[in-house]
Amino acid sequence: MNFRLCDYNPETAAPHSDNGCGSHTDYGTFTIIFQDGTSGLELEGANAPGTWTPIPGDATVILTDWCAVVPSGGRISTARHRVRRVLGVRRLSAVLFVAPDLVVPLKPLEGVLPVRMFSDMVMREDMDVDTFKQVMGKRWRYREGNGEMINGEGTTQDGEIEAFIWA
Ligand SMILES: O=C(O)CCC(=O)C(=O)O
Ligand SMILES: [Fe+2]
Repeated sequence: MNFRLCDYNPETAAPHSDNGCGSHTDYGTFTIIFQDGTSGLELEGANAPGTWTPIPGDATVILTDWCAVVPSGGRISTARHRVRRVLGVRRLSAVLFVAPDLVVPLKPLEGVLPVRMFSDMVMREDMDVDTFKQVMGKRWRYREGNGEMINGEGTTQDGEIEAFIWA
């Protein structure tokens, strides 16, 4: 379990950017987001990529993540989300990431027949949570607006993550 306090402070990096936290999915089982009443969090429609729904700033939100998708055999999907910033407005959030231990293999639960084929690595039980978490963590600073992309890297890691998980 990890607990992160986020301060979207207008005084810090890139004060003119409206990107608080770029579009992403979280690696763990589920994420609970406690907000300070300031809006900015947005959820992508599960069946409508590119459609973003703003979440009221006083809502507490539970999102499902990759370490739920794989054990469920693909029955649970990831909740893609992002944070928009309003110029000059500070926003605080407290985020609880719940995930399996790092050594746990990321695979469908015993007796669960996947509804979609997973990669060989997943099916061979060759991918543990730690390996997957590292893949997902690579571009975190960029998404937070605190890092530059290295030439040639895309702004999202979607392709790389999908290739790790799905056949
Ligand atoms: O600050 C928020 O509301 C969400 C932050 C987030 O998505 C994350 O840290 O993974
Ligand atoms: Fe997140």
